[in-house]
Parts: sequence; structure tokens; C-alpha cells
Amino acid sequence: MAAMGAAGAAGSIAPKIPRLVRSLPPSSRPHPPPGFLKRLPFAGNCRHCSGDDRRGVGGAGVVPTAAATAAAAASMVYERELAVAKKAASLAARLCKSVQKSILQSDVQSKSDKSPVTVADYGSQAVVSFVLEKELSTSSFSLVAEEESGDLRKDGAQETLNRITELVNDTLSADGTYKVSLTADDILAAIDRGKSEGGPSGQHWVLDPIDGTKGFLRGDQYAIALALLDGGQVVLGVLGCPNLPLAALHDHKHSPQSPVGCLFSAKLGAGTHMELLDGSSPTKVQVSAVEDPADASFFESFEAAHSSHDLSSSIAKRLGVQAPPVRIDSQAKYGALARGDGAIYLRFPHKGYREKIWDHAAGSIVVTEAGGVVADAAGKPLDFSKGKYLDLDTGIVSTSQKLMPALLSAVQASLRETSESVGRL
Ligand SMILES: Nc1ncnc2c1ncn2[C@@H]1O[C@H](COP(=O)(O)O)[C@@H](OP(=O)(O)O)[C@H]1O
Ligand SMILES: [Mg+2]
Repeated sequence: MAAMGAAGAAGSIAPKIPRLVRSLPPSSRPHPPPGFLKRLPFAGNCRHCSGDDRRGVGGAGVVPTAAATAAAAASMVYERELAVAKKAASLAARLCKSVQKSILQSDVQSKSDKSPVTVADYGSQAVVSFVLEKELSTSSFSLVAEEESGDLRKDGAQETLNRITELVNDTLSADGTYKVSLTADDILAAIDRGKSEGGPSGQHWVLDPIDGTKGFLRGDQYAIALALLDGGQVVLGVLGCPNLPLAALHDHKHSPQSPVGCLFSAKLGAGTHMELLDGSSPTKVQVSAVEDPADASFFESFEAAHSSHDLSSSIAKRLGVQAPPVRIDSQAKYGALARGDGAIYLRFPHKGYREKIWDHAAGSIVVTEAGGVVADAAGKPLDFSKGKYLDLDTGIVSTSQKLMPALLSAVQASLRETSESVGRL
């Protein structure tokens, strides 16, 4: 089981913890998943915990804060899972890139909710599901993913299924790691492993095989987004962004020859790193250090149907933001925010829309581990423990810790103004 492996790994690194802890920033880190401290032989008292989660620290020397100890421990225990997640997302990105290059009309289907679904969506999910299961095979493997195979099992879908099967096999064997020849039934089974509902206990992988399908079809930004929940909390996340330039978005305009294709990875207590999808040394990234909102720029959805551009504009005006909005698809926005390309991300879906966990799980930890904050419009942290959906107050906002208070005031004021003007109609 992954959880048992994690606890074992933690035990073996116990003597290294005091040095590790001294190297951590004193800032308060997110609380570890429920039951996590119990699994660690060296775990300290945690001000967040009670009952079974409380254990004393024995011995003298450096006495780390409980949050720092937990953060250091957490940063070691999910190491294997993070490496596998990066591998899975990179392979899926390779598959998506090849399809985006040669999008054929026949690759585009219509789902019952009318959103476009491509061969790459299914192929990406099958690749990630295969790699996770193969590398981390556990009896309690759980994957909450966007796609399900219903449409592929219908009459007339055989050709599409064959194309997906071929693509997945080509992708897995091109890498050289896997010598497999999956059948169409294997592909359907791999896709359907993503049927888990998630929830507050145990470990659940959360996958959006292509986030930003509309951007993908337009030839713009999209992301492969994969995260791990443990006890309802996101403990690691990766974002493969095949079309995101390595250079900051504003710099890239001036140097279009900059390499394209970024992989962001984040783990609880270990920061956020970025590397090229094609391979490079990871570098640590940080959110923008801008202190005056007037100097900030903000991200929002390219699609006005996904987020109210009017409301964002009103909030930006209230904050004194000068720059025009940066509109890009997918969780590539979280990646770009995490490395400081812009300072604010605003998302205000229209009434009645329910956000899904796979649209934010990986992105949120990529930003928080880079020093940012992700919250709903009332300032509450996102709750990933309730199954497939996030129960939210109105929208999602993200920025640095420094700018969050001013941003939340502006959001509240603009929301009040909007509801008053609706009331007057
Ligand atoms: N009416 C709506 N309001 C808000 N989000 C929506 C939406 N319809 C679809 N989405 C979600 O918005 C995601 C894309 O976000 P963005 O606008 O940031 O690119 C989509 O992910 P998929 O493309 O994976 O379906 C989908 O989950
Ligand atoms: Mg999505």
C-alpha cells in the first residue's frame, strides 16, 4: 500500500529531520493529513491536533515546531509518488502534443454535456492510469478522473477506440520503459479506473487528463493536471503544460524562440519546482513579490463562459490594476501564477456551475507551495474532501499572501455592487 510505503520511508529518514527542519522557513505550513503524524515515529505535538494525532518528541537538541516537523516529514514521504506522477504527466503530455499537432475532425466527439472530448483526453487518462497502477500498484488504488468510457463502448466508436489504443501503446513504448501491447479492453479498463468518488479518508489520485479542452482544440494552452489527496488534503500535484513557454509569458513575446513545454511539481512542505517537459534540471519557483496591486497583472479564463470577465474587470479596477487581463486556458494559469508571471488569478463561474476537484487540486498546491494562497471568494481555503465537487462560495481567487487581504476586500465590494445592481433591475 502506498500509505504503508510512505510511513516506512518516513521512518528511515528520521535522524535527518533536525537538520532539515532548520533549513525550512519558519512560516506556518499546511496541516498534514489526518492520521499522518501517527504514522511517524518522530512526530511532534501539533497545535492543530488532538487525541490520537498527538505524540510527544523525545530527546534534546533542536526542538522543531510541530508544523515544520510535519512539513519536513511530508516532504520525504511522498517522494516516490511525486516521481511517478511526473512521469505519468510527462508521458500523457507527449501523447497530447502528438494529437494536437494532427487534430482530425474525426477525433472530436460530442459528450452529453456538449463539451468537446478528444482522443487525446481518453488517451491521456489511460496513460496516467496505467503508469500509476503499474508503478504504485496498491490494493486500494483510487483515481478520481474526468473521463469515463461510456461513449467509447457505444456502437460506432470502435475506430476511435482503436486509434486511442494505438496512441497509448506508441506513447508507452516510445519512452522505452514499458514494453507492453495493451488491448482495447485494457484501455477501457484503464480509463474506468478513474471512477472513484474521492472523499475525506484514504489516498485518492485526482486527474484532469486534458484541462482546457477548448484551448487544446484551438491550439492554445492546456494542461495535464494530476494530484494526490491524502485524508482530504492535496499532498502533491503536477501540471504538465505542453504549450507554456519556459520564459515568463510577457518575456516570451520578445523571445519567441524560448523553449516551450513546462512541468510544474509541488509537494507538501517541499516547495514548487518547474522544469522542461522534455527534460531539464528543476528550478524552484515563487509567486510574484509585487506589493502594490497597481503593479500587478491578473489571469482569467480565456472563455468568458467559464468566468465572468466583467466581475474580474470591476475587481481589477477597484485594486488599481493597470495591466490588461491575461486570458489563458486551463490550470496553466496556476503554473504561470506560481512562477510570478502575474500576481492574481480570478475565477467567477456563472451561477449554478459546480467546480470539480480535478480542475483545481494540482494547480492549488502548485501555487501554495510557491508561497501563494488559493481561496474561495469569502477567503476560505478550498475543501477537496467532499468528493468530486468543491462546495464554494461564489468563485476562486489566488494571489500572494501579501496581496490576499486587499484582493478579498475588492472581491467582496465588487460582489456587493453586482448583487445590488441585480436587485435594482
Ligand atoms: N460554465 C462553466 N463555468 C466554469 N467552468 C467551466 C464551465 N464549463 C466548463 N468549465 C470548466 O472549465 C475548465 C477550463 O477552465 P479554463 O476556463 O480555466 O480553461 C474546463 O475543464 P476541461 O477543459 O477539462 O473540461 C471545465 O471543467
Ligand atoms: Mg478541466
